[in-house]
Amino acid sequence: MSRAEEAVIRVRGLVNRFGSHVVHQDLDLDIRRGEILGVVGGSGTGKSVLLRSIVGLKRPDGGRVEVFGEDLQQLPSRQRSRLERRFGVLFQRGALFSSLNLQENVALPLIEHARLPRADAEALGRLKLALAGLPPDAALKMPAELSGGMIKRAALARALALDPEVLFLDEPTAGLDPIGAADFDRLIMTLRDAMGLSVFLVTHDLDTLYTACDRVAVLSQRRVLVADRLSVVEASDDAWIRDYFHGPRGRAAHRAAHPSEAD
Ligand SMILES: Nc1ncnc2c1ncn2[C@@H]1O[C@H](COP(=O)(O)OP(=O)(O)OP(=O)(O)O)[C@@H](O)[C@H]1O
Repeated sequence: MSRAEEAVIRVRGLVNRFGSHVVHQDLDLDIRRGEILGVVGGSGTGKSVLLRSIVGLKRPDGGRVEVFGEDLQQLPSRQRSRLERRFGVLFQRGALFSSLNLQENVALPLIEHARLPRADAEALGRLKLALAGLPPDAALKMPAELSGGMIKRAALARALALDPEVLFLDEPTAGLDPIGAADFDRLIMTLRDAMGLSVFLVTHDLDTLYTACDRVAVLSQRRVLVADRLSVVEASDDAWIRDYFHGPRGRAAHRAAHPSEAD
């Protein structure tokens, strides 16, 4: 197996339920080193629950999540949080602290987890904000002063604060205009290349799938139906996949990604 195909995260036989509602049953999925893995599926198929159970925010009801070769559930809590610190997470609603300016928001994990002095943490915070594509004067702004796109970038800067190896993004381009969304996709690709990140990206955005993702995992019927390159996923005869990828929006995204192909 080449290093590129090595799994940094291996999910096996995962079960998640809420009361009698089974969200995942025997779900298997790998996240490979250095890839951008797109995760799609109808509303309520459990994309966010999957993300939460991988990053340790929801205890699975069965199965296992191996991170860098270690079974998360089997580790003592100190070792588990040390592993989880190698993750960066950007949640759907950005989740910045409204009473802190941007550099303070990004500095917080550096003060709490890396125990850096405040001045150093804020200086590093400014660097991370620049890495996420924000201008220098954004550092002292409050979240309420920012556009949706800037909020996403600031939240991304915070997710990158501790130099994660795996980045989890829950619908990062939701609510952005198409140009802002395309810029954000490019930023994720640049960061992946520059920092060697592996990326787990939940999205409904077909353009993101076509431009940014190396592989796409489709959640359906409580499990991962297929996880492969888009050309393979597109060829599936599953009804949801056909509707999603071969409907008008899917065809437009495909055409935009393959301009030389005739229809
Ligand atoms: N804390 C919770 N308590 C009870 N049910 C929950 C909880 N969290 C999620 N669920 C249920 O689990 C299912 C999967 O939710 P999840 O948010 O993962 O879906 P999703 O695929 O991310 O959906 P969307 O695309 O709409 O964001 C849904 O039916 C949801 O109602």
